[in-house]
Amino acid sequence: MESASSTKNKKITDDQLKELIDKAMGMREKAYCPYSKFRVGAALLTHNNRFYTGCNVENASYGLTVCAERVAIYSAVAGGDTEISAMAVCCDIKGKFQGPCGACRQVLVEFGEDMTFFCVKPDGTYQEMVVRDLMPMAFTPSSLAEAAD
Ligand SMILES: O=c1ccn([C@H]2C[C@H](O)[C@@H](CO)O2)c(=O)[nH]1
Ligand SMILES: [Zn+2]
Repeated sequence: MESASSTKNKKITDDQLKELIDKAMGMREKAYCPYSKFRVGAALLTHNNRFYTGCNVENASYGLTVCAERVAIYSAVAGGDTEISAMAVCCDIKGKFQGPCGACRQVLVEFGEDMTFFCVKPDGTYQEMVVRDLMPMAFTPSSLAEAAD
């Protein structure tokens, strides 16, 4: 199987962006976060125009927590879709925009360094980024091809 990040990104329409942001904001309500009380919702759009969503899921064994971003990505993969155009993430923040955690950045680059990433505030305002800029000098599938003999 070819790695997902070798495919070129696809631009999303204004209507799709609106839907993506609405879904991310809605998913925040589904967060299971009794420990941190920090709700995060994510939505992504695939090249074949399917949406997948996720929320953070915590656990009494804290380290087992999975972020909203990864839940959405793993759901897309399980649905047979690995070509992701864009992701929107909405979390409980009042102040400045917050980017995804390091673990999620690593998972994001696996599925496309040129994927568009929208950080969304609860009021619906957003900041647009590109995954490549979130993860400079990333270790990607192509890094494995650079392995020494
Ligand atoms: O990008 C992020 C950062 C944090 N969280 C979750 C993990 C945990 O449940 C809570 C606090 O870290 O927020 C996410 O879902 N995405
Ligand atoms: Zn994360």
